[in-house]
Amino acid sequence: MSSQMGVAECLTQLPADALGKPVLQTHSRMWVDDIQAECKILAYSTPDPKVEIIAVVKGDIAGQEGVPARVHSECFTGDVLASKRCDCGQQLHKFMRVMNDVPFAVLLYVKGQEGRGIGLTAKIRAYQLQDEGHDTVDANLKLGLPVDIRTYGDTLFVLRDLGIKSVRLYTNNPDKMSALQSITQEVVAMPSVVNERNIGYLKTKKDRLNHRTVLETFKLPELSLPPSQLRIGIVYAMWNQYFVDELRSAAEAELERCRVEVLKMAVPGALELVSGARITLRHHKPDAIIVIGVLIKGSSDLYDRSCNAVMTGLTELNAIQDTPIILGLLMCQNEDRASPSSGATTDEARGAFGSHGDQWAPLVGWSNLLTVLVILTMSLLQVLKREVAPLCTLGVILANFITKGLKILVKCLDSTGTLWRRPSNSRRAPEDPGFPSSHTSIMTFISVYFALYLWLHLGYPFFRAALVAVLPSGFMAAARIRDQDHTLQQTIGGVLWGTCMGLWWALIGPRLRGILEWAEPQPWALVVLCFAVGLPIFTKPLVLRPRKRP
Ligand SMILES: Nc1nc2c(ncn2[C@@H]2O[C@H](COP(=O)(O)OP(=O)(O)OP(=O)(O)O)[C@@H](O)[C@H]2O)c(=O)[nH]1
Repeated sequence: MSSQMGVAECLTQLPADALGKPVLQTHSRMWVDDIQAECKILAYSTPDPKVEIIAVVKGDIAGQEGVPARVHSECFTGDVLASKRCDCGQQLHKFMRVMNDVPFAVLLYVKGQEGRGIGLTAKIRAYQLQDEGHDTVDANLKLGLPVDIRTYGDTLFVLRDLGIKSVRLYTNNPDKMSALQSITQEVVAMPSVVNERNIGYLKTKKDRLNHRTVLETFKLPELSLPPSQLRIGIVYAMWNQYFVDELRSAAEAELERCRVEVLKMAVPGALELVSGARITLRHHKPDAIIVIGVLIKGSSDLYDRSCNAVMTGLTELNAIQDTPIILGLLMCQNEDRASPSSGATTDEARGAFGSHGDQWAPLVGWSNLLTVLVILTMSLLQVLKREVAPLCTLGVILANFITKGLKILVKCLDSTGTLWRRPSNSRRAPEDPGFPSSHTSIMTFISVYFALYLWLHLGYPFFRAALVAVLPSGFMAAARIRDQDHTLQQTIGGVLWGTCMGLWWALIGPRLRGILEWAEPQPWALVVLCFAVGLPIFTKPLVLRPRKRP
């Protein structure tokens, strides 16, 4: 909160209001999260020492017509404690969301009008009577108190003091409407969401206090477009991946059944679901987002905090923008609890890596490449003399770095993103450059390098050697397109770039360590090489993809 001037300077004695009452005003500025803006806060004292009017002003309202405005009476239980007994809290937050959407607006929060003016203690005593079966009107009367002692003359004065020409008044209260009639351009009703605790309160307002309360029961919104024209984003966490995958594939299957276009984005853990959802919203503008994550307590000390952080982040994101975010979060004590709901069993959940699976979690994004590297290195060791394999691996590492550099360069040069932007359905972050496909580049690099040695040094027939180059690169390129991680251009770029690097390393590499001697390869190892590299990549699931235990 930043105070822009000292209290003494801004405390001004204002002229008497229309009713001849002196009013004091003091102001400051502060950022209001729910309104997503820095607002001017003005505090007005009134002739009634109990009543203060706090004006929360967004934008420049002086001289404006039709300023969205709400006069809100203090309700500690509803506004602060979010009690569901009344609709005060929801009305307040609903109006703040209105303020969020418009360039200027004003909220007058009337302190001292607690319990329609009878005060908090009396209101809580009235609650006791309500619990015994009296409605809100009778409860006040039984306590010997008036039903409503609020007046709104001072709020009219404040609106005029703020220089507003006319307001769009958000209320259902007929007293507010008539008190502010002279400045009201239009009255906007505020539907109240009914729950089993506030139904009596809302009905009494409607039936006995003449409020124009509209009862709003929750119903699924009508779809404005046929499902085939909808785009739904799925943002999912890779932590507890086995369980998440079950949930995700079920959601995807259902959306596909409805022919809805699905945009997917993976994030490392549940905490990143919030930023993932925000990025998807910003870059892909979907019609709705489903966030999927599984948080398992196990022995984690951070479980409660993580759950809170994710829920708060997503709830806030939901509140500040119009695209619905549907929470597909599973929070459970242990794996067994996670499994029935997600359709997975505990034993399966341990996955291919048993209890060491968690160590692989950070490597998920690299699993494809690692699969290739491990299998290739092993095959090369079989085929070639042991000292050659490290040279090839060194080349792979070098080529990988060069390719990453090239990607960044292409991203800088191609400002429109035509070349480097990945397909919209890609699991990768939208800003992650995709040209050239590094998986394809590296795979082509290895196979070209290897094929050249077979042909040039070992005298293999050209076509047989070429097959060694073409097959794995082709498999990889096809898999990258199939997985929607790259476009056709990006994989073609990968093949061309990998070929260049393979040729270069075949010339340069041996010079680094002198001319290498090549052993006679074992023919079976060549066959294993081609199929072991190609098939796992092409046939889902990626066999070495880690499965995470909590
Ligand atoms: N006496 C009494 N007051 C209540 C009860 N529940 C809520 N209130 C008070 O009712 C008042 C509601 O005021 P507002 O939020 O301005 O709403 P409203 O007068 O219903 O008018 P609009 O919301 O503008 O339509 C607040 O002062 C609450 O403290 C209750 O059970 N008994």
